[in-house]
Amino acid sequence: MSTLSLPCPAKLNLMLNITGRRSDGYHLLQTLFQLLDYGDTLHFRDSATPGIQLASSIEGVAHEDNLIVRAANALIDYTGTSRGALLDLEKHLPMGGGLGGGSSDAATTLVGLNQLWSLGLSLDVLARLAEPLGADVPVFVRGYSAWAEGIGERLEPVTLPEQWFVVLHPGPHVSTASLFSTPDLPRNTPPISRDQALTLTHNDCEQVARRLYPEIDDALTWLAPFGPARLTGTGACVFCPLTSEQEAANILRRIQQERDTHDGRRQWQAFVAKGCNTSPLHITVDSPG
Ligand SMILES: C[C@](O)(CO)[C@H](O)COP(=O)(O)OP(=O)(O)OC[C@H]1O[C@@H](n2ccc(N)nc2=O)[C@H](O)[C@@H]1O
Ligand SMILES: Nc1ncnc2c1ncn2[C@@H]1O[C@H](COP(=O)(O)OP(=O)(O)OP(=O)(O)O)[C@@H](O)[C@H]1O
Repeated sequence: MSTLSLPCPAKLNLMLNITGRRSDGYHLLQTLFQLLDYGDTLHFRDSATPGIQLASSIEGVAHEDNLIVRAANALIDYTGTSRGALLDLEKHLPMGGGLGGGSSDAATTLVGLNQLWSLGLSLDVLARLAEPLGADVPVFVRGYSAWAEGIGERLEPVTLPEQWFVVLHPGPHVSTASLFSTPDLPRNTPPISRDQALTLTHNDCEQVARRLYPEIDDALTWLAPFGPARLTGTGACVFCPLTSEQEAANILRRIQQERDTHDGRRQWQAFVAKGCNTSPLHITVDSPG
């Protein structure tokens, strides 16, 4: 019986511009996706029973809505395979955190089952299956840090400087759909070039997120003296890039102290991660072409 354990890395949006809106309501973005060496882990086991079983459910997410199940079903429908698998998710990434946790779980499901079941699908096919699952899924299937346009599906690989990041989750779960539906969100930022984006530290969702969630505002204000702190995606996580692991570890210690000294007022969770140009998933798996 074959088994496989694969990473589901997190992403950060190093910058995010909203340049317009499609007729279906989806927002047109320009963003720099930075993959991280930190995330969930997905364990796969071949099963004689056709279809997908999950070892555990996620609170508040129905089985058929779980992005892992939706990704597996997309693969089963496309190939007509009668193979089966039991999947066990080790969840580390916060939901509604702007780190793309659910999207990365879905991408690892596509890439992992392709290997477990020896389906031989190319990355192009897997990326096509990824698109309807969510705007953030294709970048995790492609497996490289990227400059993205469209709704996040038009991707070009980028080589980003080697950096460390402190990532701070201030507590709230932000619904991507509700943040994107806020009336006064800036939606007409003039498009920029990829090279301009490399030095930009701006996120068009940040002002609205700060106003709607005082915890996000508090976390960004606290982090700002350490470097160019900003929001990832639609939040709730905020982050700060650092040039050394030691600096990042020092800030992480300060965050833990803050949590302990504010009578539970600051429900902060945090981690330190290294930015990667290639996804830890694609380094681990026998990568399809
Ligand atoms: C904000 C980002 O995280 C930046 O990387 C992504 O654009 C969000 O990607 P995601 O979580 O995979 O989002 P999806 O699951 O595709 O969409 C959730 C909801 O957010 C809104 N949405 C999402 C992406 C986008 N470019 N425009 C939108 O308006 C839509 O209302 C959609 O129904
Ligand atoms: N396997 C899964 N893991 C996490 N969330 C899932 C999963 N399947 C479905 N969901 C749903 O997707 C929602 C968004 O979860 P996710 O962790 O991807 O948020 P996010 O990090 O804010 O995403 P993004 O940065 O892509 O906007 C959750 O609130 C949950 O309802």
